[in-house]
Amino acid sequence: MTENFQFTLEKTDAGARLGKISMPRGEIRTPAFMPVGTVGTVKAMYLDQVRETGADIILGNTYHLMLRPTAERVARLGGLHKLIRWEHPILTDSGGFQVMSLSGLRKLDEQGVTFKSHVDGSLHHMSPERSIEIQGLLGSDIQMQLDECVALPAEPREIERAMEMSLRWAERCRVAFGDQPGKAMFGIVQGGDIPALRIRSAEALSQLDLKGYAIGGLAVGEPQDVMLRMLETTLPVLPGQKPRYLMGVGTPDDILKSVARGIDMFDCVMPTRSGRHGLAFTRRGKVNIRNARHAEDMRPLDEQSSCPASRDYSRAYLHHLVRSNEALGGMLLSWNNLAYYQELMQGIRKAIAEDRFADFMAETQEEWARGDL
Ligand SMILES: CNc1nc2cc3c(=O)[nH]c(N)nc3c(CCO)c2[nH]1
Repeated sequence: MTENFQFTLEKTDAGARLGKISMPRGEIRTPAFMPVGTVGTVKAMYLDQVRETGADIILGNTYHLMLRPTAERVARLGGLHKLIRWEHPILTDSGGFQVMSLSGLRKLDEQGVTFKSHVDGSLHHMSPERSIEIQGLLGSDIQMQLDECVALPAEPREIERAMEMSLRWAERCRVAFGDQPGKAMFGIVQGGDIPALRIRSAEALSQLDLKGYAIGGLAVGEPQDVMLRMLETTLPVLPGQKPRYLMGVGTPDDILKSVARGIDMFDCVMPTRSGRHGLAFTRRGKVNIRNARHAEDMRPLDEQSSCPASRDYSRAYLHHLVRSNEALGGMLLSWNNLAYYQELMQGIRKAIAEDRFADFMAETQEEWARGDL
């Protein structure tokens, strides 16, 4: 156990990195996938199961928790870890992205964002300082700066305005966060799909000597090759000894290609949200369990998996549950999908350790392409 936040870069294999973040609440093996636990729950999962799939850290959301049950109430109840019974690290997003995508945004200016709650229509204001205060009240281990993420495509001057303001907000968040040894505040690189703005953002954030750096403003509708090119532009400018977190990414293919370019941390609702809609991720690619071809298939999704949802339940039963809109269908597919994502991350980490990440990537993509037998 360390009382500090410590990132160790253990090994690289071409562009891929093997590392470990040590924090008071535990260690995070990187490259890491963080299941999204937006309102204090990874939807349709028990957190014991989430842990069992191999997750070292989960993500929470300032925006949702400030609206309900409110950060002050979570603090009165002993903090988020105690409330949800997850004693391992939690990373919280700062709320900016969720305000843009979920709330009735009323105003965005230098001071912060003013918005109407999507829960009850009440009016709220969030400044960089208030976002850090909320994340502190929640007891978050890794806190994100408040930023402005611009959806793509967007006008260059819009992208520049949002990037520059996010830099000023990063400075304000750093001051508000102060010095909390066992915790970390990450900056978020913005700059849209414009290389020069990405470089400017990454260089300026690097000057702040933060404990980690997120790549934001991506996975917002741009093609994969644009996302990957922004990584190739941005990552060389960031300090090599600090963790890099690609926000909101992604599919298994996105993850492989982003690891190859030097990303250490990922979060995405894909495995859980698509699981609730009947989509299964497996080592042989995606399986839409709603499809009639599964109706009498008594095979499990993956007989070699260590996850009960993948190994013990027939496709026929999963098909029936999903077609019947039964809660157990979404629960079992979410469990299968998170287990598959963690199995992929484990395979990535092992391949980097053994200097065979390029082969692992090619073999994995080939098996997906072969399709579900
Ligand atoms: C699904 N795609 C996605 N792109 C993102 C981009 C951002 C971003 O630029 N800033 C912040 N604070 N959060 C982001 C999040 C939520 C976390 O998953 C994103 N999620």
